[in-house]
Amino acid sequence: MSGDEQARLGQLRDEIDRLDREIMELISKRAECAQEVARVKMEAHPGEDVFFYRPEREAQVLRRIKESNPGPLSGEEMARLFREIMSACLALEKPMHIAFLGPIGTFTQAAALKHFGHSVVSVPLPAIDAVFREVESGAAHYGVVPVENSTEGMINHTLDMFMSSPLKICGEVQLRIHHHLMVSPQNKDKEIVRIYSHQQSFAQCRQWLDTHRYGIERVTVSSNAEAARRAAEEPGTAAIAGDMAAELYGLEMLATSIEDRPDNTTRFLIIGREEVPASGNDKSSILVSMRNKPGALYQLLEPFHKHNLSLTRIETRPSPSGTWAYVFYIDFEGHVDDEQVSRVLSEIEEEAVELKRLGSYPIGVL
Ligand SMILES: O=C(O)C(=O)C[C@]1(C(=O)O)C=C[C@@H](O)C=C1
Repeated sequence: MSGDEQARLGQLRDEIDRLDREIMELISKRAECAQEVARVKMEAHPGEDVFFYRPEREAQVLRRIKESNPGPLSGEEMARLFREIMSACLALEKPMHIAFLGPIGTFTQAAALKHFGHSVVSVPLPAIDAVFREVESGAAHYGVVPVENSTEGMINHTLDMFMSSPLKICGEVQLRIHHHLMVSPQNKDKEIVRIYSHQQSFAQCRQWLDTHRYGIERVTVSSNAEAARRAAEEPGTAAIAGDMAAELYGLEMLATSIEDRPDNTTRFLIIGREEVPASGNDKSSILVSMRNKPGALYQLLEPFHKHNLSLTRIETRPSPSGTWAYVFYIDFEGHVDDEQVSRVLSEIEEEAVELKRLGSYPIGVL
């Protein structure tokens, strides 16, 4: 290294050290503010369940960061950093217990950490209904469950849970899903006779498998992480799973990003026990059961058209109450506190057998 380079680098590193000290002081001041916020919340609700996590406020903070970010870091990158700062601040107020569809190493855990940041206690549970029960009982503050995949469609089990659960949707988070074919290091040069994965992942990689691994036995297991665990233990096997599972079980990649569609994305819902106030850019979900008569679907959709509300999703599920009766699961833009939305909902209510409000929540920011 030349003397000139050394001198210049020395100056820049001194500047970075100074800035780091400033950043640290500012983050500490921010954390003290959050502690004070917690005191105010507790004083205002003595002896009550205090909701320290404020999804609408977090969405507003992250949106503002993305919009006002001066660069050179991207808005997404800056929001990700602030996501972690806020997560640490919230943990000072109250450590959040987040139940998710496990085991550890699944995409749902990655989604939970993307949404809440890494300062939460994440609790793996074996099934979607177990996640709902954990939150309903109060054992976990919030839950994270998958609801839809861009290649494979809706996750019906999650939709059906809302028919009987009192829980509310408090948020959504989308995750780009990259699947990899992976093996244990001992298996790297051996013949693979069996591939383990979750049924959804096999479906998302079908064409790739038919082209590149035709004829190899495909065995469906309960999760990608379970697939990775088996591949780590059983000679002659491989798994299709994501980065977290590969890291967790020390597997090596044979082929990366083997999903058939480059935009393969899964949407997850955050479920909780309370309703979320408007954040300024929200979405709502409802379940509606209509009388089984001609024009029922038209009657259901007409108020959305009349009041100019954008539907983002409509799904039909068989009703648990009878043969050939249906329940519609609908997502639309807006918050139940908006006047336009409350008009639409009361018009639907007049025609529907039942309307259940599943919640209004901020449109995913990250
Ligand atoms: O504004 C609040 O209510 C806070 O508790 C502060 C804060 C933050 O760090 O900005 C922390 C947790 C909440 O989920 C939202 C925001």
